[in-house]
Amino acid sequence: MGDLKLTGVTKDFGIARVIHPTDLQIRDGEFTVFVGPSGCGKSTMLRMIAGLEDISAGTLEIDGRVVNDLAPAKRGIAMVFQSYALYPHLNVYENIAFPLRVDRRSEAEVRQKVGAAAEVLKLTERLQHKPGELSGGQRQRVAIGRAIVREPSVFLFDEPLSNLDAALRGEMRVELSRLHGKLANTMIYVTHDQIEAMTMADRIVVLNAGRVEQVGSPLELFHRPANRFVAGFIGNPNMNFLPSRVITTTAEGITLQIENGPEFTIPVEGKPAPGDPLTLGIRPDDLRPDPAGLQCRVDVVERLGNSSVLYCVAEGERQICMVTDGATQAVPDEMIGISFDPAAAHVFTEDGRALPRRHVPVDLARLPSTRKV
Ligand SMILES: Nc1ncnc2c1ncn2[C@@H]1O[C@H](COP(=O)(O)OP(=O)(O)OP(=O)(O)O)[C@@H](O)[C@H]1O
Repeated sequence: MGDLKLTGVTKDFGIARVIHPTDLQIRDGEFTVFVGPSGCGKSTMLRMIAGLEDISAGTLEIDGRVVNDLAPAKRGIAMVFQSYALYPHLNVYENIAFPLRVDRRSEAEVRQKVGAAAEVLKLTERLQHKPGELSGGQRQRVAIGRAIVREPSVFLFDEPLSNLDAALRGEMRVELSRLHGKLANTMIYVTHDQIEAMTMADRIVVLNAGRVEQVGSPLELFHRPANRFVAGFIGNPNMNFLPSRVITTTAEGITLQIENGPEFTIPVEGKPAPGDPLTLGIRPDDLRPDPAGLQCRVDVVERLGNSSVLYCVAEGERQICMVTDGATQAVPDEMIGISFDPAAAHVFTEDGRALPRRHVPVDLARLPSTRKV
């Protein structure tokens, strides 16, 4: 089992509060990703769960038992760090076997468990090598192997892929998802990389300045961000935010005018008064060329092959990013008009709260779990 429950969990370093009281439940077998910008408190949360950091207030329960004062080794948790922390003088076999040796397990058990972990991690051919003879990805797999043989009920990963190059990170993401499918353990994974969060998580916890901004599945966060912070953090390239003012509220939604731009009726719930400031949020992929739309100047064109990213500037020096087809003829300094389907837009109040959208392009409730188990 690996159910976790945080109730009012808080962390103070001296007079600095780095985690505000947090309630969070993580279900057995779930792959949960803590994501957020540098310094938001992700590692501190993970370290409190691991027992490497005291909890200043609140309770942490694992499988119904309060573990605030339980030593890390007694929590049934294994942690994998960014810096693999391998022993350079030991070969792969002995590095993976290390926790079992400390536990004085029999030679037969060590052989069986190390063999099984090596098989899952495709390290069987490398067991006699020293860490110095391995690639970064292989070293990270050895560190994961050392966690697997302890058969923890919860795995904790602290930015395990950040030392790897982009191609290897992509491969390891797939391997970690596969590993989770096989082991079906609770996994908690910390990253500042929203692509890792989107691709691996069953549920994402978005943290900002020591507070949870939103908890949800990757697509929930993408299609129904609760606020401007989550909307801006999840999705790549980042969502565009355009200052706007309310014209009127109708049965179809809210009609607003983009600053120095056209009017749109956006199908969202809410009753703001005419003249109220709102922010319109639109993802770069949801923009399209339209001569009658918002006029802007193309600043930079990035050609990615099957798509191109246009960085544009609208009146008032407002930056707007649009993803368009790979064969676009657009060139810097050209003037273009851009528009969008109002159903694709998001609207945020002045304090950053998202107004509920009436249309979401996918039925989130009917979406199958990405997990195999
Ligand atoms: N031992 C400590 N003493 C004092 N402040 C600390 C300590 N450890 C962390 N902090 C502070 O707590 C805040 C959260 O740090 P934490 O390492 O959890 O952030 P993070 O989200 O993991 O960031 P990163 O992605 O950069 O690793 C930061 O402001 C950090 O400076």
